[in-house]
Amino acid sequence: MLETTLAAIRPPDAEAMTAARDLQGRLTKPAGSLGALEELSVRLAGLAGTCPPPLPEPAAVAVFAGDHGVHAQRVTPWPQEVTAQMVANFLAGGAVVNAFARQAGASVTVVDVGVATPLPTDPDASDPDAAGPDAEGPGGPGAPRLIVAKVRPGTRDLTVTAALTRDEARAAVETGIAVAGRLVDAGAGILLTGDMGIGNTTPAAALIAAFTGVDAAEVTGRGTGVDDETYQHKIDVVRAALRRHAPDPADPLGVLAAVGGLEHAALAGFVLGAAARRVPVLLDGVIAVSAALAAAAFASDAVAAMVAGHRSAEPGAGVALRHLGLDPLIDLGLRLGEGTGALLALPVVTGAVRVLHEVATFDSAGVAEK
Ligand SMILES: Cc1cc2ncn([C@H]3O[C@H](COP(=O)(O)O)[C@@H](O)[C@H]3O)c2cc1C
Ligand SMILES: O=C(O)c1cccnc1
Repeated sequence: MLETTLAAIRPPDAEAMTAARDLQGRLTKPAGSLGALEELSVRLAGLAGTCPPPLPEPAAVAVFAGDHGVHAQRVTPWPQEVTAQMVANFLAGGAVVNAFARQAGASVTVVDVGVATPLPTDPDASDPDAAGPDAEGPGGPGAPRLIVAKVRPGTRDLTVTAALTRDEARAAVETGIAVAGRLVDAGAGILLTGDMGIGNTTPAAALIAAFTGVDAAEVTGRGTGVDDETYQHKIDVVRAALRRHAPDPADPLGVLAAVGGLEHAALAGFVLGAAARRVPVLLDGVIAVSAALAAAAFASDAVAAMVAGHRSAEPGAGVALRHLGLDPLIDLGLRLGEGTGALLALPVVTGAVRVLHEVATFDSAGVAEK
């Protein structure tokens, strides 16, 4: 499934991009006055292969959840059980991602790709084919849904051994591809990335260092908010992992297996799945952009499907976005994850496309040009 997905990822359509640029120049506004939204609308036309591109509706956020063996190295002050407890909170609708999803009119699908603590799961929810914005979850229509696709209960400690085998990393990537495919099949016009996994900013930093070559100290952040001593230790942990595994950035599956996480690998697949279906994928914070680097290493044309929702306060996020050549839409100092920054950026993306659908041209409105 990975290989067929990669083979389906194509460059953007130059003709549709030219048409969108031309249309932007004829709309009743000074040229360039919508700033970054104009280039975004051109990129989305190129992705869709048509001008105007479809409105990015409905929106579907997938929150991939997993645990981390590196938790044993005390890189985060939070107990590992919080991952499973937050999954329960997502399903009950009580997390920040739920509040923002309700505001944005987006569906929430939680994917257990590797939570270590057992979850009280609905057996009916364990089928990835059950995912879809219009499928009815246990809480009724519109309620968050759970997909159980657990590859293993958490990764191994990457300071001791590879976090995952290549087969496990591939299984997680393919889960992400499958979830993207099911959400698009069910009608989603845009996919949003979300993550939950106590300790997951440590593998995110290691992935960013591995793919960009930037030093561990520059890409490692404080995550949920570690103290100075833990922060120094966290940098050492990332550096030690890179030294031990010497991951090859040209081998994204190998990098994900050595120093990644199950949610990072699944998110890489989710991005690839969106790109293969030519549907935009709105990236959230540092975990999402670390996974996006892996997706770009698998298929450089996948970048055409990516929209950077925001710039996380984690330093690695800015490094990764620069490497991908993406400018974040908003920069609010968020450092939560879950998909929250992507959801806040969603109206900006919709606005960029809506302009091409609804705004009159100088000709049609009889407005004089300069
Ligand atoms: C209550 C709570 C809710 C969260 N929602 C997202 N995260 C975020 O913080 C975690 C990563 O930070 P670190 O690497 O420092 O552990 C991830 O679970 C991420 O999704 C949360 C963290 C907590 C504690
Ligand atoms: O940028 C993020 O997504 C992030 C930052 C800190 C902790 N968890 C997630």
